[in-house]
Amino acid sequence: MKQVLTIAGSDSGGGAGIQADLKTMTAFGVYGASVITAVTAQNTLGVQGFETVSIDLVAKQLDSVLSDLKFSALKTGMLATSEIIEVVVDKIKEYQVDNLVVDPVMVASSGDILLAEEAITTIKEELIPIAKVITPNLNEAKVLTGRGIEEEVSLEILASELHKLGCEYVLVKGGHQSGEIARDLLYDGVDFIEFSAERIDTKDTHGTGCTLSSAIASNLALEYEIKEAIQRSKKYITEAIKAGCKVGQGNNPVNHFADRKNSIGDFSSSSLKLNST
Ligand SMILES: Nc1ncnc2c1ncn2[C@@H]1O[C@H](COP(=O)(O)OP(=O)(O)O)[C@@H](O)[C@H]1O
Ligand SMILES: Cc1ncc(COP(=O)(O)OP(=O)(O)O)c(N)n1
Repeated sequence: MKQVLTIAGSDSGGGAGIQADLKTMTAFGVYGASVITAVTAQNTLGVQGFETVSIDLVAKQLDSVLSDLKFSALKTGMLATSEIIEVVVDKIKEYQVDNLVVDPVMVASSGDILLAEEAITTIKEELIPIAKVITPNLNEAKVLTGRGIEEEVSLEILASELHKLGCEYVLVKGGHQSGEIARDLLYDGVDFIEFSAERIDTKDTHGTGCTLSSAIASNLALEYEIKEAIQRSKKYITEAIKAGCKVGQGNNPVNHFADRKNSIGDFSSSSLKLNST
């Protein structure tokens, strides 16, 4: 079974972060392991608080899983501080894991800040250069290229500027743009490739970024080349948004198991052969 690692924050509400990542990996049939960088108190209404995990314990988690399991891909999400980013980068280099997908999580869609401001430079200088693909949303792409959030700039310009930071591919997500199409743009340093799907009219998009990046990591682990991995992930996130999970009172999470009518399967007693003595 292909193994994929997520290095990210925990979302107590179950819709984003580690919880979304592991559900996504399970949906794609890969084995998901996790290194937790921060614990958020979060629900569909927002982030009520968070604490970071100590550097020592982040390093220990990384050593535990990287020395034992064999990862075909990994993704990073909420890394919270420069110190955590540095230890993550060191361990990825030490254990030489390929297929790193970087989701440069900065702010939750509720507006709550999940990354210290000084850590933006560490992401740019240390994490992005070792990434196969980075998946910033529009605002993250603007921040990483030194722009203001209000500035009008095309996905093409953002992608080509970000590519200069040293990653292999940039996927700028257009989920926060307006219009009938949810358009994401991939850049490999030469060509732009569009991934477009119908925009679903809903506010229930909690966890979309985490889910997309985990889907890409899972599909890279399954040995799909990058364009096919993104195409499959885009289809998955579109269906997951469409199906939604009406569980809370705010912006609800996507449904990671949209393709399954009954995700529990048939465990009724009539389907089991029991030997009794
Ligand atoms: N309402 C929507 N309908 C269809 N696709 C969407 C919608 N909102 C976001 N997406 C898609 O979900 C993925 C995650 O994008 P985005 O929401 O921009 O990321 P983030 O969660 O990091 O802010 C992208 O593929 C984007 O195009
Ligand atoms: C613990 C944690 N990590 C990441 C996020 C951000 O999730 P994302 O999928 O980028 O988008 P929203 O859920 O904010 O729409 C988070 N909220 N919590």
